[in-house]
Amino acid sequence: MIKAHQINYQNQKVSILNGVDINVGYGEFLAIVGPNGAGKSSLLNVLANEIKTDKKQDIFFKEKILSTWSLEELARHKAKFSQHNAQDIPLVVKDVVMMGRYPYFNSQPHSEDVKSAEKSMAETDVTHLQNRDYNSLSGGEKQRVHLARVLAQLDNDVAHRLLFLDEPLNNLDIKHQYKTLELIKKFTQQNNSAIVVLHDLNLAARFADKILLMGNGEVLSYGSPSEVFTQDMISSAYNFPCTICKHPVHQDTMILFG
Ligand SMILES: Nc1ncnc2c1ncn2[C@@H]1O[C@H](COP(=O)(O)OP(=O)(O)OP(=O)(O)O)[C@@H](O)[C@H]1O
Repeated sequence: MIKAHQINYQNQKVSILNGVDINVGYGEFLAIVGPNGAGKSSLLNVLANEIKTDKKQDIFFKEKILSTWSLEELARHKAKFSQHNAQDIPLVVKDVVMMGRYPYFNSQPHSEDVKSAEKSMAETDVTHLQNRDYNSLSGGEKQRVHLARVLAQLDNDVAHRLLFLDEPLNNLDIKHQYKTLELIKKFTQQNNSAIVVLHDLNLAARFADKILLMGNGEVLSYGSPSEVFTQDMISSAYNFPCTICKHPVHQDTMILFG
């Protein structure tokens, strides 16, 4: 789906990404984890074509150089949920979700656009908020509205779509954290892919197929959750003690901190 070799990125002469390799296949759920300032959001922005790397480096999206895709076409193949969504949007919720359908209509939404928006609002549990002013919502409700917007954007018949999500669980209560990860998992089980920045390592272990652990702009480890989440690797990456065990119910790798 997306492949890049030796990504380097600097901002104002500060090195932010150093020699990052990445290869995400169709149907894969990749979680990017690591401490604050590790470069997770920067990597996501580079891969999503939102910031340019220093030299012209080839990032291949579906076997074609990412920078050669038309933006219009790309909007049907990939969507990004950002950590810093605009806080002040003078629209009602259903119109914010409809923004995800802008690549599909000119002045008036078609009935498919309305259906897509309704479907994604139901999936993210915001249907009951659809006529509310976006600005009046709580932090978690706003997050779910933006999730509905990106899901609506990718509601089409393109084979192999890619979702980028930067800390989608921020502000969400426990039920909505699980519901969101289940939605993303369902999306990847339909041969689409997702690259998700997560801080909760146990949720990453539960839902992701692969983990990319970053530190200081570099890849510290990459592999399945049980390969990456070792005591040495995690305690050294986070500079914090931890113990690795198995979840008593579903046997996934579990990390206890402290
Ligand atoms: N425009 C910029 N100018 C200077 N430094 C920057 C800029 N953007 C990012 N950085 C630095 O690059 C590093 C990586 O930032 P990034 O946001 O990618 O980290 P992150 O892993 O997503 O962190 P967090 O978990 O805190 O969200 C940080 O030290 C940050 O301060």
